Amino acid sequence: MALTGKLVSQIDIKSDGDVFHEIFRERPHHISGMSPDHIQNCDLHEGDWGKVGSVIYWDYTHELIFMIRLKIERTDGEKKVAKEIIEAIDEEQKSVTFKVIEGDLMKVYKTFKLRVHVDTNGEDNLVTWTLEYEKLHEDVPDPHTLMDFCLKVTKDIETHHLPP
Ligand SMILES: CC[C@@H](C)C[C@@H](CC)C(C)C
Repeated sequence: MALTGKLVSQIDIKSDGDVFHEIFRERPHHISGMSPDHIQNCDLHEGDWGKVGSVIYWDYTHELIFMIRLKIERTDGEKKVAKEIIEAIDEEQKSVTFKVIEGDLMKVYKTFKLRVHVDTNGEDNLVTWTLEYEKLHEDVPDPHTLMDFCLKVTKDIETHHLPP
């Protein structure tokens, strides 16, 4: 059973791909205003916004959905924190890579990276989320609920930028 894993999900957004990339690159602290149910806060702890090596700190709410005896259980959102280093920014590729260094994810994963990438083709803006991780032990689940979380935040950011 491999302890390392990788999840990739893609989602089309109708809002501007350059703006979407710029939010994750330069102003992740604006996301809480667009997706308040999921992201409550994002502070800059070290460095400058939009710079590789800067350290940001997220307060987020992540519901856990799990099955008990074939019944879907849904916890209300649990308050979670994540401290991340901006590991890479690729302006050409319009991608940003976040490496989690502290917080709830580090209780069950040895390493955890999130990469958000936007491909713009004409009107189409394809967002690709890549989650790469190493579990601390083998009964740690693959982070499907966190991937759903990233996709929900993506849709909230899209909605925020679409005409009312
Ligand atoms: C670690 C879970 C959240 C805080 C990740 C954020 C992107 C790196 C969120 C805005 C999807």
